[in-house]
Amino acid sequence: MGQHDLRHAVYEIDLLSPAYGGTCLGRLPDGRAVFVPLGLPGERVRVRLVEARRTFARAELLEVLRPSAQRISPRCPHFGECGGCHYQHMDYATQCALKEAILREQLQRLAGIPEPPLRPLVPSPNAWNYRNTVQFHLDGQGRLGYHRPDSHEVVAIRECHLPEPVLNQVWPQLDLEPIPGLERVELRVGSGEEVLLILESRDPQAPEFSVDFPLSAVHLSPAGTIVLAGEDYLVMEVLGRPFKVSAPSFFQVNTAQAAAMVQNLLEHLPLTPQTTLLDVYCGVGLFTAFLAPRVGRCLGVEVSPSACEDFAVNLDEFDHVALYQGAAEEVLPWLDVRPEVVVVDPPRAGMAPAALEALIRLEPTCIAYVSCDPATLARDLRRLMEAGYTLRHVTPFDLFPQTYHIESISLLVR
Ligand SMILES: C[S@@+](CC[C@H](N)C(=O)[O-])C[C@H]1O[C@@H](n2cnc3c(N)ncnc32)[C@H](O)[C@@H]1O
Repeated sequence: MGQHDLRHAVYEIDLLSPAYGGTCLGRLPDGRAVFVPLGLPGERVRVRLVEARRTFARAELLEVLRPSAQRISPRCPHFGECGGCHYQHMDYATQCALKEAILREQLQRLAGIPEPPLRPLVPSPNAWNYRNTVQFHLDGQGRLGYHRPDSHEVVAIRECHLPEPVLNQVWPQLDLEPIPGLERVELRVGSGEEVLLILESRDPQAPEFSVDFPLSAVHLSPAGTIVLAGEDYLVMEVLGRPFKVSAPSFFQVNTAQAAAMVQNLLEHLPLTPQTTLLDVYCGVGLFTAFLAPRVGRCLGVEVSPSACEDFAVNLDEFDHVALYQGAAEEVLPWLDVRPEVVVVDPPRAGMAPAALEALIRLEPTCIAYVSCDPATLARDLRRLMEAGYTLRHVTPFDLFPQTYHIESISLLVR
């Protein structure tokens, strides 16, 4: 059978184990791995191939022939058609168990750790309505929606169960002028329930909008940030501490779990008044703000100018904190400080090789690696262990219920 014929072939298979990316792994009759979304381990399913390669294939789920006992009805009518959620067909305990199993498998296979020192996953206090931020795209008719799975096509939505309740009050009322350059519409809610609307476009011209709700609004374009209403930032509170977060700055989307990660770092990092601490990819200073009071000297590294400005405000009370504005791969090779403890929290792609090698040359005694992607985490852990570090433990945190995303904190010592 040629590649073209194979692409549409239909099979009945058993799903064997969960895989990273929201799929389950099965085997085709010729032994090749096939990845199927919306299934559960142990299920017998009918699938149709959508992509056939020499060593593996991808398929779509046509029918569940023998359902798992863990299968439940999804809450959202858009589930399956919208690419935002991947796990609504299983209860929350099963989602957490799957994420632990996937993280273990990734560390075994990609980092070469036979028995990964995994701690129990820290579940999200809310499995629904936990997101303080929501990002929409517009469909051809200017309606708010999300991308279809593995596609840039936009599915207009009528409901979504992930944003915090205030955001769900606001977005259905939003009436936007669908100008062609408008790429993304983001809503964020601060700890005082204040709402910030962020319109991102390629054009300097801001779109018209109306909404029957008091909110701040900004327009981000290559020409810069324009405040359309109110303020250009929000205040997010974590463990009683306020953080200024400007429209272009990153902030953890699950505020309760951000607090859980801070507490994990406070519990496990060996910090003393003599310690020099380096917080790489520090954002607006979430981790730095809680760790700084325990150390003698503290340095942050962050590339986003907006996050750096927020960091300066959020850490203003500390005289022993300094910030390097630049990419980690450019700053770390030139750093003339010897930190004993380093926290890294890179984006999904993990650490750039130049940043990772420079970190190893700094020879810190302890590294906390905060990761939102098990595959790039495993790659970077492998290198750190080759360089003489021992992986003490890895704690998964569920920051993103209903989705396949897995956050974790790994602690390494020399
Ligand atoms: C996952 S966020 C973590 C932020 C912070 N630790 C927190 O928890 O809020 C990653 C941060 O790294 C920054 N970043 C991305 N690439 C970078 C690079 N090459 N060098 C330094 N910072 C970078 C982003 O702007 C973002 O603020």
